[in-house]
Amino acid sequence: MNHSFDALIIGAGQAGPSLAGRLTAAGWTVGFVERQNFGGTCVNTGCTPTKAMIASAKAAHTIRQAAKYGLEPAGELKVDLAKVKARKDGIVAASRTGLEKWLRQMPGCTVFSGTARFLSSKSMQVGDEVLEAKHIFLNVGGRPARPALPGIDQVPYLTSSTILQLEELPTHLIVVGAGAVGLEFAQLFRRLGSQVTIVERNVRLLPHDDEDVATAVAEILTSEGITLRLGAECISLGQENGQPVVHVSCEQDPASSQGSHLLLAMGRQPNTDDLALEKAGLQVDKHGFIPVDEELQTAVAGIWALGDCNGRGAFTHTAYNDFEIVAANLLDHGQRRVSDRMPVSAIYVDPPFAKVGQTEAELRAAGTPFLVGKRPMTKVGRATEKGETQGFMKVLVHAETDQILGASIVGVGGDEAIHCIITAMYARQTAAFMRSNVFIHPTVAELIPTLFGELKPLVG
Ligand SMILES: Cc1cc2nc3c(=O)[nH]c(=O)nc-3n(C[C@H](O)[C@H](O)[C@H](O)COP(=O)(O)OP(=O)(O)OC[C@H]3O[C@@H](n4cnc5c(N)ncnc54)[C@H](O)[C@@H]3O)c2cc1C
Ligand SMILES: NC(=O)c1ccc[n+]([C@@H]2O[C@H](COP(=O)([O-])OP(=O)(O)OC[C@H]3O[C@@H](n4cnc5c(N)ncnc54)[C@H](O)[C@@H]3O)[C@@H](O)[C@H]2O)c1
Repeated sequence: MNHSFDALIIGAGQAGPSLAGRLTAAGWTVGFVERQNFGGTCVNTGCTPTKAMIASAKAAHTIRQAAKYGLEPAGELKVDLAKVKARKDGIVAASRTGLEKWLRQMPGCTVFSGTARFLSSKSMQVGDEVLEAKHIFLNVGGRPARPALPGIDQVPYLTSSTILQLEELPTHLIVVGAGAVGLEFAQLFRRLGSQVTIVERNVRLLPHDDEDVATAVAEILTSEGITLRLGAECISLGQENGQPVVHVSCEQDPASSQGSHLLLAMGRQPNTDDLALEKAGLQVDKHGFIPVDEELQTAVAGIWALGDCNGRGAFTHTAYNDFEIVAANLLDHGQRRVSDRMPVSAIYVDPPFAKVGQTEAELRAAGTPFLVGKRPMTKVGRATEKGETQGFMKVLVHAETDQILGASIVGVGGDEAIHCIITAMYARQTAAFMRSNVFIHPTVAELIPTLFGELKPLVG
């Protein structure tokens, strides 16, 4: 059966549903296609379930530290992963079903279930249905990459999606890949009670961030008993006695890691391979991303690509910002562009690592003269009161213009506190402006004006 709409939206991730809301409110008819779970990665297998489980892990960690707070634990802590999972599943289900209900009841929006594939640049097939529209918005996201590691076919392994289904704790979880996925799962399973080893090919954690950040995050993880095996230049997989083994060296490898479970956390790949893009005249780049311009339009007029599938962002906030750009430019006569947004992100190890703007290494490489303000969390009152003093706060400021260039916070509350710096940077404010602010006591953020008062040239 043929259906005609003003717009087709493919994928109920972080951009598509909100775009459907804006377009239908503006009087457009929308055909909406989702093949799996409403809410996509973030809601079902990404941000929401991981942060829910990280909350359980944090509670376990705090309980184990009861004595530090002058408390006597009532008994031995028992972790029931099935219950941790049930709590997480409840939070995820509420979000997913709420979104699906909203879309299915949205006036002007017709929801189709199935995989959408192009028939031409103006039409797509979903099962037996043919959907046509002048405007097509792809929000198809991605999935865990399956790296071509030697031995991968012989070893059962978990991905960031399947690990969320475990109901029994791994005795020893080996995590290959120390990106955000690897680090967050490593710490959360360690805190729930698993022995954890991280294997990573880079010689240090977080190679795109400053050395002091990588050191602080490594200290946080190792202080909790996580084993780091960095510089593993030749990773291959095997099995011994029915258990997964990760070899880390191409040479004779006496120090291979054997565990009860293996998580491969080595990046993601975009869901662009089964869209039949060629029928629309579209091509992907070498990573499988759909190239887009500053307004998220693809090479074919009338087709946009939003979120992780365009390679211009890899976060929920970047996917949502893609929606805002497209909606503003189409419906509000806006001129918003992808390059207007600053790089901002947080990795939810605990304490978290949040960042905005440029790093020291990037500024040095660009020859930008800059000053640094840095303060350990041991000198932040709120952190000492909470008994969470790992990490530091750091700001980078242009030595001549006083413009704020970047900041990193590894520390309790850093994921929230960083936003006062983000806002100041969007407002193109200076260190002098930050010093003039009065913040609330006692907070982690209250030390940020002080930090901007302690700027020094980088030593070394
Ligand atoms: C473990 C983990 C933790 C994360 N934590 C964070 C975090 O804390 N903060 C953060 O900002 N980001 C986080 N992310 C990243 C974040 O989840 C993604 O960047 C975000 O979900 C991308 O959204 P999207 O809209 O591009 O695509 P997705 O959310 O992936 O949605 C795409 C949707 O399209 C559907 N689809 C695909 N192809 C088709 C087709 N042909 N037809 C019909 N439907 C189709 C899919 O089923 C899916 O529902 C995390 C990711 C992971 C894996
Ligand atoms: N808090 C957050 O915002 C958050 C949390 C989780 C995931 N995410 C997003 O999800 C995406 C996927 O995360 P990820 O951690 O899987 O990917 P990633 O690309 O961030 O990290 C992958 C890691 O695996 C290593 N690796 C990759 N290929 C390898 C190989 N062949 N041999 C050895 N090591 C290899 C890399 O060196 C890297 O450290 C990212 O875009 C991330 O931003 C975000």
